[in-house]
Amino acid sequence: MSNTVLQASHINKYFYEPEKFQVLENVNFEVKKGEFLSIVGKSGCGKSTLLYILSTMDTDYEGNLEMNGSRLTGLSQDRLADFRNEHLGFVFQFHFLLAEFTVLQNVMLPAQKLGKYSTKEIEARAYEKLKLVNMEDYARKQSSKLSGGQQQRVAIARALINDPTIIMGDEPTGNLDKANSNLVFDIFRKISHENHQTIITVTHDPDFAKGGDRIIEMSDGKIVSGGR
Ligand SMILES: Nc1ncnc2c1ncn2[C@@H]1O[C@H](COP(=O)(O)OP(=O)(O)OP(=O)(O)O)[C@@H](O)[C@H]1O
Repeated sequence: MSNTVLQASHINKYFYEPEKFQVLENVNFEVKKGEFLSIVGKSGCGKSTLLYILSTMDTDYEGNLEMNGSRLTGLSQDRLADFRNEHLGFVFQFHFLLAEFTVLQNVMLPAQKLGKYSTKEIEARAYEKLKLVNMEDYARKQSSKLSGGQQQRVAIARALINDPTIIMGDEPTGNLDKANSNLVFDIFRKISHENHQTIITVTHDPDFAKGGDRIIEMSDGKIVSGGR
């Protein structure tokens, strides 16, 4: 049985401004359950564009995207939003925490949106995730009062609250110093190895990429190494 969780086949993507150009060319991509994968390549080669398609946020492409053998391409925006809430967690370079909310409230939000658990359950889950990123002592603090590295760890706890199948990161260590980057790396490593959650990150951080299971290198809209 295949343990591929996400597969993209023959992806082509065009931008039309200022003139038509092909940003992704026949990209074939697959990632396995529990795999920690990094996408690297020079600035402008199409990494974020590919991640955006893999995350189902961009539906304007040619090709086919499947999760566990079910087609995602062609689903309605509502179905895709449900899919993202249930199966995907996102960690960005900038954490996008709500500044006026406490750490706990921020982490609870995606689970409240999903509407699958009671508030009590959600709070227990939030504490569990905060513990995983070593931030449980800060639960009642206002998130704007934390350091950048602490905020990023809270953002990871928030991304994990619904136990997503895949965590997608766009430069998750881009704004952090070495010590905090290492902390974030260790959390990702633990999640992939112990919980068998899949990690897909776009990164410019060579140490982060090298520490994972596989590196996909892109150049000019194509995968040039690490694809299977
Ligand atoms: N909305 C858009 N409209 C037109 N062109 C775009 C748009 N978004 C990105 N591009 C162009 O597509 C190409 C790929 O961009 P993308 O952001 O995917 O690159 P990247 O590899 O992630 O770069 P970086 O490492 O700098 O983040 C670039 O030439 C960029 O200028």
